Amino acid sequence: MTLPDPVQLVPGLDRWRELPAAQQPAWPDRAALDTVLSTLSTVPPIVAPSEVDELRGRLADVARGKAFLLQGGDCAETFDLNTEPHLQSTTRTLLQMAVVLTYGASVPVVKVGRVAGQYAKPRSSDTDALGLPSYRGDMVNSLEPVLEKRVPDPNRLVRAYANSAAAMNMIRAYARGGLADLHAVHDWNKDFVASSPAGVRYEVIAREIDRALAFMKACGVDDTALRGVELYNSHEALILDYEQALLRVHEGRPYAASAHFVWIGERTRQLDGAHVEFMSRIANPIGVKIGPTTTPEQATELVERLDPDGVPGRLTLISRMGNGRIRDVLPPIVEKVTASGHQVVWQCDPMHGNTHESPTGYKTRHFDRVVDEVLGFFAVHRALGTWPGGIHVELTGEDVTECLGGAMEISDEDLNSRYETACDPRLNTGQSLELAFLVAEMLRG
Ligand SMILES: O=C[C@H](O)[C@H](O)COP(=O)(O)O
Ligand SMILES: C=C(OP(=O)(O)O)C(=O)O
Repeated sequence: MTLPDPVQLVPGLDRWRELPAAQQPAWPDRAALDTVLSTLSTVPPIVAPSEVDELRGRLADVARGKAFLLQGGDCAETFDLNTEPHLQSTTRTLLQMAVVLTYGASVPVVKVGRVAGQYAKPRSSDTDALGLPSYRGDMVNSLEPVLEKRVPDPNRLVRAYANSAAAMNMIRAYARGGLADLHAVHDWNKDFVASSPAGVRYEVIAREIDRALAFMKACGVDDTALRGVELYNSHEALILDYEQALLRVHEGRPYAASAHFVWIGERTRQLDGAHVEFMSRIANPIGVKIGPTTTPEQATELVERLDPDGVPGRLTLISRMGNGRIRDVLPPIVEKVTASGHQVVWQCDPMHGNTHESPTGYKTRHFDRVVDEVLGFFAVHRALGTWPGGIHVELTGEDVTECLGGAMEISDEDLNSRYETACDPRLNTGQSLELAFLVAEMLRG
C-alpha cells in the first residue's frame, strides 16, 4: 500500500520550494535524488508522533520554568562511528550530566541527544583549505579529502535514514532500562572519567544516590520509575528534501518523522527563507539558533512565524552569541520576546560563538569562554526574571582533546593527541561533567 502524499493531506507543506533555501547540496543528478526521495517517502518513521507530543509537553514545563533542557552530542555524527560503543558513551555522558543537574539543582531535566540524525552540516565556505568542496556531513558527502568523494551523493540520504533509525532503536532500548537505570549511576563513571576531577566529584553524588535508593527500598517505596529515563533525539533540519520526504501526517498534523526535535541553524534562519517556512508547518517542537547579529525585531518575527499559536514548549530560542556579546545582545531580545506574550524555551549554546583557530592550526574552543557564556546567559535571565531554560552543547563520551582548558588543562600543544571531530571541537566527558557541575551551581544560585 502506498502512503498518501503529505502535501495532498495538508496543502502548503511544500511551499518552501518556492523560496530561497540556503546551504543545500548541489546534487549532480536530480533524477537519482528523486528516486532516493521516493524511497524515503515510504519508510517507517524514526520517531513516533506520540513521543514527539510527549517531548512538546516536557518542553512546555521548561518554558514555564519548571524543568531544564539538556541537549548535547556530536557536532557531526558519522556513519563509521554509528557504533554501539560510541552511542553508549554519548548517552552515558548525557545521563551523567543529567544526574549532576537533577541532583545538584533539584530540577527535572529533559534530555535530548544531538544523535540519531545529526548528519548534515552548514558551512561558512563552499571550499575547504585544500580547495576541495567542503564536507557537508555524512548525509551529503565524505569527509575524505578526495574530489570525487566530496560530490554530493543522494544515496547517502538513505544511509543517514538507516543509521538514524538503528541508533534510535538502540537509544530507546537504553532508555527503557539497563544503561539508564538510576541504580547503575556508578557504571556510567567508568574508565578515564572516574579518575578525572569531575569524575571524582560525580562519584560522591553517585554514592549519595545509592544511599537514597537503599533508603527508599527499605521504606518499601516503589522505584520502578527510576529504572528508565525519557531520552529524545534531535538534529539540525538542514537538508529540506530529506526532511520533506520524512514528513508523516498523523491525525491531520504533519510531523517531521526524522527526529523528536529539529532546529534551524544560524545560517538558515532567514525570515523569507525556505527553512523557516518549512519548519513553521510541522508539529514537532522546534528550535532556532540566534547569533550575535540577531536584532530583537528579528527574534520576535521568528517567534511569530514559528510559534503562531503561542504554544508553550513549541519553540526554543537557542542563543549562541559568544561570551563577549551575550550580556549586551541577549537582554533586549528577551525583553521584546517576553513582551510578545509567547512562552519560549530560552536555551544557551555556548559553543558556536566561541570558536577560534589555535596557533597549531586546530579549530578549537576554550572551556573558560564556554563557561563564561553560560554565566552571561544566567545573569541576563536572572536580571530580567526569565527562566534560563537549558544548555545545548557539542560533546562526546570519548577522552578527546578538542576544546582547551578544563580541569585537565588541555593546552594548544595537547590538541593533536586526540583531535577526532568531523567538524567542530567537542567537550570531552570530563569537561562536560565539569560544565554540568557549574551549571547546577548556577541553577541553585
Ligand atoms: O557546526 C557548525 C557549523 O557547521 C560549523 O561551525 C561550520 O564550520 P565552518 O565555519 O568551518 O564551515
Ligand atoms: C551549525 C550549528 O550551529 P549554528 O547554526 O549555531 O552555527 C550546529 O549546532 O551544528
